[in-house]
Amino acid sequence: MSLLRALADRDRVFDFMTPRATTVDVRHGPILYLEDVTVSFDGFKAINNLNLTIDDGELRCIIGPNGAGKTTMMDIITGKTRPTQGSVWFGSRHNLLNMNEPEIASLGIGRKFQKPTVFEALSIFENLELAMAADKRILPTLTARMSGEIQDRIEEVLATIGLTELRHRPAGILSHGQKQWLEIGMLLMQKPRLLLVDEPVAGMTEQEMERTAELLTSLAGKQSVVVVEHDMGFVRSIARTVTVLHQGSVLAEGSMDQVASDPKVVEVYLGADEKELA
Ligand SMILES: Nc1ncnc2c1ncn2[C@@H]1O[C@H](COP(=O)(O)OP(=O)(O)OP(=O)(O)O)[C@@H](O)[C@H]1O
Repeated sequence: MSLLRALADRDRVFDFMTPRATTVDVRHGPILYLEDVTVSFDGFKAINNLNLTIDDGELRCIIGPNGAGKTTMMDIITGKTRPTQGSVWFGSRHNLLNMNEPEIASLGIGRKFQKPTVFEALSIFENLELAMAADKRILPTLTARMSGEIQDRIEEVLATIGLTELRHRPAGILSHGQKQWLEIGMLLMQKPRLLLVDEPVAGMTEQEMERTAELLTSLAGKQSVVVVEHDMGFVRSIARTVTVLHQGSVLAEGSMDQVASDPKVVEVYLGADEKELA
């Protein structure tokens, strides 16, 4: 299957398939800023006066029991769900509430959903190439010769995600964990400023989880990374700052040890899984 055919056959528009050309102004503040955000579904407040600030280059973990509002929060940032009230800013220049999903993606906000969606019949290299091909400024060059710059970028991303050796193998042969890394790599091709990652280690082996922890921590600094995750052991292994959501608001924020010993946090986790925070 040719790259262009695969692009045309895709069954949904991926976030990475939009051009990036952004200047995000973080000189005077955070890269992401949510203030007093509320989302009501038929009167039920899934998000309730949520305030959240993510600094440029930060790696933040978001935890919270089922129904706390984690997915809805991600949906607000990416423009999928519109808040009933509040403000959401990307740097000091971009009011995300005035933008639609493709516009927000084109600012450099990439979202990794839980399930990997790579092109199994294509090689790992071609998957990364395709992620770049989504950029309409670059697409014409694919029909001619790939520029050295793109090749270099692909090699750089392959090294970051640890798949250099397998680059010419079809993505279909990869393990679940390796597919997740490839998809993160596809997002990285567009040099995002903020990556939103939903439950990255669900279904992974211990070894894959360790490698994912290394990958995500290596990305922080170069870009901001927000990870929603249920696996507390994993959160503990990567977290600098943890935000605990509960009933659509921030219940606690701090180091993993701080939030795990917070009586309010212990209380909301009791009844779910007492050992989860251990
Ligand atoms: N479109 C919708 N219509 C009505 N209620 C919704 C909708 N989307 C989410 N909710 C409700 O909002 C609350 C928050 O849901 P959300 O999926 O954001 O939580 P979550 O923290 O991601 O949970 P989980 O950990 O189970 O994925 C839940 O009570 C959910 O049932």
